[in-house]
Amino acid sequence: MPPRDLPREYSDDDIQIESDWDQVIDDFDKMGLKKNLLKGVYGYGLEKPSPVQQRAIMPLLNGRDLIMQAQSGTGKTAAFVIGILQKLDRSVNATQALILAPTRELAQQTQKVVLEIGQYMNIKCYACIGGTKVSKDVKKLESGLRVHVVVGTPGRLLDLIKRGALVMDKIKILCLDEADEMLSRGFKIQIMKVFEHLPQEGIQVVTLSATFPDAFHDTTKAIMGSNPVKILVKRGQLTLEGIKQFFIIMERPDWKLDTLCDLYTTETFTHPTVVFCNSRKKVDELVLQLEERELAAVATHGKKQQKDREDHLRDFRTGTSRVLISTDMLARGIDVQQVAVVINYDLPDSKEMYMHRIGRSGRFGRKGIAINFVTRKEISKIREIEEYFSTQIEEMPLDISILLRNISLST
Ligand SMILES: Nc1ncnc2c1ncn2[C@@H]1O[C@H](COP(=O)(O)OP(=O)(O)OP(=O)(O)O)[C@@H](O)[C@H]1O
Repeated sequence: MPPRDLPREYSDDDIQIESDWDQVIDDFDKMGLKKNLLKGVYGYGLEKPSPVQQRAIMPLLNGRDLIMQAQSGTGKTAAFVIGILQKLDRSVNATQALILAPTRELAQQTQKVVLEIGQYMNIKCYACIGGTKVSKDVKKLESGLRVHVVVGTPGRLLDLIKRGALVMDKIKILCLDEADEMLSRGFKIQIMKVFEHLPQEGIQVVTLSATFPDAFHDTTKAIMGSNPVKILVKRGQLTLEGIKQFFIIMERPDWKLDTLCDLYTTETFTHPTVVFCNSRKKVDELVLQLEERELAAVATHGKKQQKDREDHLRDFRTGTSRVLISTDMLARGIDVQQVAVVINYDLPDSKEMYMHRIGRSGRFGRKGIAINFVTRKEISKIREIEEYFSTQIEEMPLDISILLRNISLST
């Protein structure tokens, strides 16, 4: 979604990142971008590059492989999209860039960013995702005019490659969004297969995420040149200042529902809120339980019909629905600028996932609140997360309305 109502400018003090690329360019005008691309950048509402953009765009333009880490919502997507758009050769009627994302929702969102920033460049970008008719993708990709940028989820992309519909021989840049997830057990084999179909020489590889667990760096060796530029953030610097984190202790797990219902009556729920559960079943149950109490919410997860998934996310983005209940499917990358509250109805399975979930709020310097529902037994997990990210998660005060007034979520 194009940035509107920008909260404030990021400074390097807000966002601490370390880079082995010395150049820092804090003005889009000074990056040597094509005129129509620059027009698209400004038209999209980006006035000044964020710290990660100041460091990542130039190595991309210089053809370097890049490992790009920065806190959630700090502009990594726009960084790689600008890099890709600058490198496209419009006279070549072929797919030149491939972007892989772990979920359909993220792939569709990224396609929109490419199309919006590239709106004056007359380029084509297409999203190939599961849950839609493969014949439509085949037709689109085989129609005389090839798409310059393809964004997709791994399974559908592999299918299209195998059918010969997605022609890979002119691809020069490959981007793995949420790369730690893409190179983890679930996706790794598929990603490696996609790699096998790429041209053997001259491919520029970009990997990005807010989190790179230690194991990630070994895995990248198989897919990146020997000397990628690295933009990294220390674990202790990953938490965004603007997101206040709390936990509420439940004496019994079945009190979670009542607690959530109580929150509905507070000022918290006048702000767009995402509630994360650990299973699809839980998501479905919770939305029904809320319905029974006449509390409105929409729910989404990977087993819902594609149309429902799209409709519910759209309703949430447009503000038609204020509360969205989801599994981790929406924990990574999804950008809804207005989201101010994230509730972990269940604590996530991994510490990295915690960081991604809470990062759905506090986008690009906005304020946010993360509230964790925990049983007494789970308090130790909260302490582990605190220690791991050198962050603070406080017990939620009883009178949260006073607290919320003090935090003032509006930017
Ligand atoms: N230079 C900029 N100026 C103003 N807003 C920006 C700028 N760059 C990006 N944004 C906006 O900030 C929001 C977050 O950006 P983006 O989605 O690229 O973050 P991200 O780092 O990829 O996040 P995540 O880690 O969650 O994937 C978006 O709404 C985007 O439009």
